Order: sequence, then structure tokens, then C-alpha cells
Amino acid sequence: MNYEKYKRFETIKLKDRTWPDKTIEKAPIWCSVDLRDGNQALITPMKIEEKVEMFQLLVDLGFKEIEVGFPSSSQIEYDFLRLLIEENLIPDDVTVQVLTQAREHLIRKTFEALKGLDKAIVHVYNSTSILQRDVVFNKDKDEIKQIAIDGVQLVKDLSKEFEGKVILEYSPESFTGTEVDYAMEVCEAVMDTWGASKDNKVIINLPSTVEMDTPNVYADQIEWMCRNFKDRERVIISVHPHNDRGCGIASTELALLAGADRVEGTLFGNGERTGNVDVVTVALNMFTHGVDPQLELDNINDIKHVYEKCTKMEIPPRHPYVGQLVFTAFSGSHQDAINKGMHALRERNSKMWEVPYLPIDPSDLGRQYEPIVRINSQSGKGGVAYVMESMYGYHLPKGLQVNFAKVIQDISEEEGEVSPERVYDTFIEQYVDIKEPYEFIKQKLIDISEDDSEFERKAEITLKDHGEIRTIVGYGNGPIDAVKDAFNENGFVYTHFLDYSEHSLSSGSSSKAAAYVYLRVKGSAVQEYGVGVHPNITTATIKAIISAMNRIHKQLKK
Ligand SMILES: CC(=O)SCCNC(=O)CCNC(=O)[C@H](O)C(C)(C)COP(=O)(O)OP(=O)(O)OC[C@H]1O[C@@H](n2cnc3c(N)ncnc32)[C@H](O)[C@@H]1OP(=O)(O)O
Ligand SMILES: CC(C)C(=O)C(=O)O
Repeated sequence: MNYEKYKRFETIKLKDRTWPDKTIEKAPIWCSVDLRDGNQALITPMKIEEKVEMFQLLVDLGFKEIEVGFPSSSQIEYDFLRLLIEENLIPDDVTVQVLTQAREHLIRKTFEALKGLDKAIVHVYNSTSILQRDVVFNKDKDEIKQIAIDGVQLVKDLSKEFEGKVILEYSPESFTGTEVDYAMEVCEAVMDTWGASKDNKVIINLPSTVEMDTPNVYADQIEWMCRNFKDRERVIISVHPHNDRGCGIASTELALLAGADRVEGTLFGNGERTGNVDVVTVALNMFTHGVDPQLELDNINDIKHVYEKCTKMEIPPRHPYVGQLVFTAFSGSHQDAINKGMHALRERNSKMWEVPYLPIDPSDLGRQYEPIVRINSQSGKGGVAYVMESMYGYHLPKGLQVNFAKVIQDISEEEGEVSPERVYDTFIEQYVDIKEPYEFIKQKLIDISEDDSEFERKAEITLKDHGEIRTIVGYGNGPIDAVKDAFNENGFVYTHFLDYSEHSLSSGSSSKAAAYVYLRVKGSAVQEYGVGVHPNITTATIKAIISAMNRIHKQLKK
């Protein structure tokens, strides 16, 4: 690849930069440009009804500044703004923003479209970069500055006739390719022309129209600008990052550290080429650091739905926070750690969210815990245990988790992802109440202790043994002992208990018990788990023993 055809970007010399030591402490002023930059980049731009739906979504999410389009560019853009005004769809606490090039006929048309509004942000831009000055405009620095001054002067003149309040926003478009001192010269000229002051601030938007370098370089440019305005009080510094190098979010965050007050971006990063900055991710990154993002993002699936419907774009499955797979762990060690983290959270009753591999609680976004763990051939015991416990209420003992995970892994190696239903069905089929060649029919436990000091039980178990019904009897100093004795003393293969546990499966009077036994054949390495489920715990245990015996029988036949 001929890398020599590209040249290094010229960085600015800012030796005493302060942004690396800062942290983001509060949300910026958000401005959505979904209906302008986002819309202008769509294969099929939004129709009026889609624009209205998107506008309403943005209002519901809490955006107080919304760029609604470029009304002088086309009839649909114009009509949409008129509809918002005439149908009274703009809430009092929301300011709409309109974009225009610094050209007389476009500015005049923009003001026509604004009629009837009590306030608006008029956003004027012209390109200032070295490259665009040369190849697009073929003008020198003074001539380019003059385009900005003339445009702003006209906005000022028309504002005087306008019945509402106009807030000026100016963008030296292609700022990242502009020398900072020249960008400053143009911005200062704009503000002087406007008569900017502390009480009449101008929004100076410093776009990364094309992302040209690493985010630290953009941060340096923003810090340089913040420091060098003649009067920082008369300016609101806005950033408008794009994502050409895939660093739009990082650039925005560093620009905020560098002193920006305001961020223009779109939901999920729609926009020209690789998109604008994704404001949802920037906001949720703040949220996960305990900073109020000042946007209502607690129903992210609904936001995704409206976004996809209006833009006809699809959000990829790995997109931060909203992607279909981002609260899903396939690999065993992740599943195990999530499982343990969720347990610890519940047990400790902690208010602080701390779960390995999950930087945010999915329920804060209206998403769910259930799909966190999905099972494929990379999954281990943790994931299988999580599915069985969280979805079906079975607390598998550790050894059984290992044993069962192997069964599931064999299936997933053949078939790919294994659904929770398939995990459950396999568990029942492999371990629970296995009926061949022994099938439980009924049981009676009799207390045969002669006085208080002795505790003896007699177990009578009726079962089908290779199709024949028989009743076996055993004795012990507890129910499980007596049951075990009945099997060991009546010609069945002789076993020892390696493990036993039980728990109730659901609360309330109709609850069932699950019993887990782990038996080892005397004098042999054969050992098997069995599980029994029944409202009566003793019956559940007997069924578990019979399941294990059946599994042992199968092993010994091999
Ligand atoms: C980075 C961004 O996203 S900026 C926003 C971009 N969005 C859009 O452009 C979408 C909507 N735009 C449009 O539909 C059209 O561009 C219109 C209707 C606004 C204008 O259409 P046209 O005048 O036919 O074309 P165009 O925008 O290419 O303008 C070209 C002329 O305007 C000049 N021009 C371009 N931008 C600006 C500007 N911001 N300020 C002043 N002059 C400008 C060009 O130098 C060129 O001049 P020339 O004809 O003397 O060479
Ligand atoms: C008009 C400006 C702000 C713009 O869209 C850009 O530079 O990307």
C-alpha cells in the first residue's frame, strides 16, 4: 500500500495543555443534528412524518436544542420547519436551530422559514480550511473571512426585523484542517460583527468536519481556542465531531476536557460518511461514571426502534449500549464472572453497580438480564449454571455444572448456539427422573424408633425393575440412609454417596423440591449424578437416586 502518498497532519504546539488532567464533571449542552447532518447523509432522507416522529423522540429524550434542517435548501426542509411552527409542535423549553451557508439568498430564505417563532438558533457556516480555501473557493484568507462577516452581518440585519430572538451560531467549517490562529481571527471577526457580549453570547462551533488526527490533537485545538478568545465569556464553545478515523466519541470526550461547553451529534452516530459523534454513547459513558447525562435514555430499545424506522439504518449488534449482543456473554470465563458478580451484588445488597464485564446495569436502559448469557461451544459451566438458575430455578451443585456443561458443549460443537429451552430440555432428559431400567412408583417411610433416644427409619420403595414391579425395604437412622440401604441390600449395584443437596424450586404451597445425588459404584471409578423433582423432598431424593442408578446402569453396560 502506497502510504507515501499521504502526509502527516500538522499538530499545534501546545506544551502546557491542561486537558489530560481533567475529568468530565457535568453534561454539556446537547444539540441534536439528527434532522440535519443525520438526515442529509441518508440514502433515502426522512419524509415529513418521519421527521416529525424523530423530532418528537428528540424532545422526549430531553434535547433542548435541535437542528431541524437546512430550510433554504429544499421544499421538504422548508415545509418541515413550517409544520413544526404552524402545528405548534415545538415545546417552550426547546430551541430549534437551522443551518445555512453564508450566502445571501439562502439566509433570506431561512428567515422566511422562521416566521412565527419566538426564538431560534441561526447557524451560519463557511469553510475555512487550507484545502477548501484553495480548491473549493479559490480565495485567500481575507476573502474567506469576508464571506463569514457578510453572512453574519446579513443575519444581524434580518434579526432586527424578526419578531423573535435570534441566537447566532457560527461554524468555521472544516475547522480541523484550518490553522488555529486563522480560525480564531475569523471567529473573532464574526463575534465583533454580531456585537457578542456576555449577555449576547455567540455559539462558536468548531467542527471536526473531517476527523484528521488522533483525538488528543483535536483536544489541543479546542484548548488552544478556549484559551485564546479575547473574551471567553461572550462565547459558547461547541464541538461537532465526525468519525472518519473511528474516534468521534473519544474526540468529543477529550474536547470536553479541553473546555468545550456544547456538543452537536446524532443518535447512534448517524451522519456523513462514518457518521457524526454518537451522543447516546457519550451520554451513557458519563452515566456510567456517575454523572447525570441530562438525557433520558432509559428505554434504549424504543429509541433504537424509532431511529431505525426513521433512518432506515440498522444499528450493528456490537454498538455500545444498544447493540443486540452487548449484554451477552458467550465465553465461559465471562459467564462465570458475570454469574458470580450478580450473586455478590444480591448478597451484599450493594447500591453500587459492580459486575465484571458489565460496565452498566442493563436494566438502567430498559434492557434485561436474561439474554446476558448465551450458550455456545465457548461457554463453560458458569453460563450453563446461570441459565439453569436464572431462568429455571435449579441451583446445580458445582460437580453437576461441570458434568452438564460438557453435555451442552458437545451439542453446541455440533449445532452452534444452544437456546436456554434446549439447555433445559437436555437437563431434564439427561438427569431428571430417568426411568429405564428402574422406574419409581411409590414410597413409604416408617418411623420405627423404639424410644426417643433412637431414630430409626424403614423405607419401603415400590419400583419397576426392568418392567417388573417390586417393593424393596431398607433401614437407616434417617430417611436417606434407609433409602440407600434399600437399594444396596436388594441386589442393585452397591453405591456410595459422594454428594447430596436439595432446594425448593419455587416458593409457595405448590412448590417442588429438587434433589441432587452423586453416587459412586463401590470398588469402581463409575460415578454419576441423578436429579429428582417432587413436592415431597424424600420422594425427590428417591427419584434422584433412581436417576443416578439408571445412569450408572447405562455406564456399566458400555
Ligand atoms: C459539512 C456539512 O455538512 S455542511 C452542510 C452541507 N449540507 C448540504 O449542503 C445539504 C443541503 N445543501 C443543498 O441542498 C445545496 O448545497 C444548496 C441548495 C444549499 C445550495 O445549492 P447550490 O448553490 O446549487 O450548490 P452548492 O451548495 O454546491 O454551492 C456552491 C457554491 O456555493 C459556495 N458555497 C458553498 N458553501 C458555502 C458557504 N458555506 N458559504 C458561502 N458560500 C458557499 C461554493 O463555493 C460555490 O460557489 P461557486 O458556485 O461560486 O463555485
Ligand atoms: C456545518 C458544519 C458544522 C458541519 O456539519 C460539519 O462541519 O460537519
